[in-house]
Amino acid sequence: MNAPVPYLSGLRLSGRRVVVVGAGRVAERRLYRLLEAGATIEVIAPDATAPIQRLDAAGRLTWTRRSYLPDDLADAWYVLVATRDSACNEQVSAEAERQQIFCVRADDRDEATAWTPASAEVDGVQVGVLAGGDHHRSRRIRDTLVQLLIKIIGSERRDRAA
Ligand SMILES: C[C@@]1(CC(=O)O)c2cc3[nH]c(cc4nc(cc5[nH]c(cc(n2)[C@H]1CCC(=O)O)[C@@](C)(CC(=O)O)[C@@H]5CCC(=O)O)C(CC(=O)O)=C4CCC(=O)O)c(CCC(=O)O)c3CC(=O)O
Ligand SMILES: NC(=O)C1=CN([C@@H]2O[C@H](COP(=O)(O)OP(=O)(O)OC[C@H]3O[C@@H](n4cnc5c(N)ncnc54)[C@H](O)[C@@H]3O)[C@@H](O)[C@H]2O)C=CC1
Repeated sequence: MNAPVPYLSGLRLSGRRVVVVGAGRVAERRLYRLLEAGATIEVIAPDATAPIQRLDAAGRLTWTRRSYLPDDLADAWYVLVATRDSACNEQVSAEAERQQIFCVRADDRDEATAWTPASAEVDGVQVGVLAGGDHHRSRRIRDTLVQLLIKIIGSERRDRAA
């Protein structure tokens, strides 16, 4: 049998608690989509990028300024861990597994229970691309799909106007 593939889903996270451990470049990139989804986000990290600090100051998320502690995942629906401390990444993903919460682990695709697709939105239509962990390929294909979507949506509009 072929290796299992991830099950693509559209998580509706509005008002639901999402815990992000780590507040560096990778966490920041992923936060914007979580904010668009309306998630209630707690970011846990001793240091955060300036944009994450601004989101905290603006009340768009809560930044807890310390290292991860074992109780931090309580009541979360979704977890994302992206620190450079592999012991911490391991601890978070093990705890998420115990609590049956899907967890993106940025440093080890095989240990992750969820993967982040390369995604985009054009006029209310979303695309998400996974390429078996080959993020260069998923990004490239996403960019091509966006160009195609712009054309499709343009022709839908022309059809409606005709
Ligand atoms: C499995 C997955 C799980 C997950 O993390 O969700 C995963 C895993 C890993 N990525 C690594 C590295 C990098 N990934 C990127 C970029 C992206 N990575 C994304 C998704 C995914 N990455 C999931 C697979 C999805 C799929 O099937 O395609 C994208 C699509 C979405 C997003 O991140 O938003 C986004 C591009 C889209 C965009 O640009 O929009 C960059 C470039 C950069 O950061 O600038 C680098 C830097 C190095 C380089 O360039 O190669 C490492 C090694 C880490 C280490 O060395 O420790 C691992 C760990 C491993 O593979 O085991
Ligand atoms: N999956 C992906 O797409 C990618 C994954 N990576 C990997 O993701 C990880 C993070 O990379 P960057 O964001 O570039 O790192 P970074 O150094 O910019 O940020 C790391 C963050 O983790 C926090 N941190 C460190 N120890 C912590 C702890 N014990 N508890 C809570 N927070 C803690 C730091 O305060 C900081 O906010 C690395 O392992 C890197 O190799 C890197 C690029 C892309």
